[in-house]
Amino acid sequence: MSTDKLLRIAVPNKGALSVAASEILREAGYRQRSDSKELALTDTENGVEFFYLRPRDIALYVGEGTLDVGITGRDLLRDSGAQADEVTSLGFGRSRFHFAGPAGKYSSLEELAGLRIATSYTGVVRQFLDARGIEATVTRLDGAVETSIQLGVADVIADVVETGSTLRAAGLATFGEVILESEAVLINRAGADKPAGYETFMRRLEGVLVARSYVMMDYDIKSEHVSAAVLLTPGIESPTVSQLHREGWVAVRAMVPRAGAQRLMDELYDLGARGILLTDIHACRL
Ligand SMILES: Nc1ncnc2c1ncn2[C@@H]1O[C@H](COP(=O)(O)OP(=O)(O)OP(=O)(O)O)[C@@H](O)[C@H]1O
Ligand SMILES: O=P(O)(O)OC[C@H]1O[C@H](OP(=O)(O)OP(=O)(O)O)[C@H](O)[C@@H]1O
Ligand SMILES: [Mg+2]
Repeated sequence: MSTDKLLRIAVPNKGALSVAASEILREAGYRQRSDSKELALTDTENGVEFFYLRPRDIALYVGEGTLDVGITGRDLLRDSGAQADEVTSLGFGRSRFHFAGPAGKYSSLEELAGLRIATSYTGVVRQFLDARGIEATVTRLDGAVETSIQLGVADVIADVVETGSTLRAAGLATFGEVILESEAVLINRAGADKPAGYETFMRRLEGVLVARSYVMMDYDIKSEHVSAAVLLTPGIESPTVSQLHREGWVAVRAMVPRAGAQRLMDELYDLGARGILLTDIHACRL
């Protein structure tokens, strides 16, 4: 691969997204740092350079065009106001952004008017309040926002919730609808031309996403039932149907979504399919 211009990629250096981000890149065939103190890593062979940055700063670097692409959270991208776009979601680091207060005290978002709200996501919160014309005081805290109510700094908080255990431990509960559904996303600069190496990088990442969400299914079935069976397993392009040595039987091979694959096996069995096998896909280019 040409090495004159490396694709510059921002990766979370710590926090909830960092391990999974490095994992997806490693699965896509890229070298990743072995020491969490490393700040950058050049993978010349694959034409890319990784910069390990705070997830909150990644949208800024990408929005300014200092780096070509980055992995961050949708909530952090939204919060930053940076001129960066979401290219694709990556299926990990899922969370919901919620308002929360002392359990049982608040029930609707109309009650926010006049309250003191503590959050690390002032951008997201102000956008939400402005859109609804709600006036409230927003205080920015760096983290451990849940403690601010007990300490008398805020009446309510707005924060990331995954399992809800941090909220529960602080005696808090969410109220009102979800403000934002977040997950890890790949971002690039809004309106930017595709830099060298971008298409290959995207194909590799998409290859991993597909390999994670699909499995390969093989089965044998009597020829007379194959038309009904392939309706259940249409594959991506079209399933492979090959002749079996046994007269009147064929073998079918098709990619199927991992979710629901067991149910599909039951349905194929009921149609008369036998020798139904599921195998993981390690990598692919569609
Ligand atoms: N418990 C969680 N589960 C899933 N995603 C999370 C969780 N906590 C944070 N995130 C997501 O991870 C991203 C970065 O948050 P993270 O907490 O890692 O950063 P940070 O708060 O700046 O760093 P740190 O907590 O290490 O100080 C955000 O997109 C957020 O939605
Ligand atoms: O619903 P849960 O599964 O409990 O996860 C949500 C918690 O995780 C994050 O905290 P983090 O560990 O990043 O600490 P921070 O508040 O200091 O950022 C987030 O800010 C919540 O506090
Ligand atoms: Mg955090």
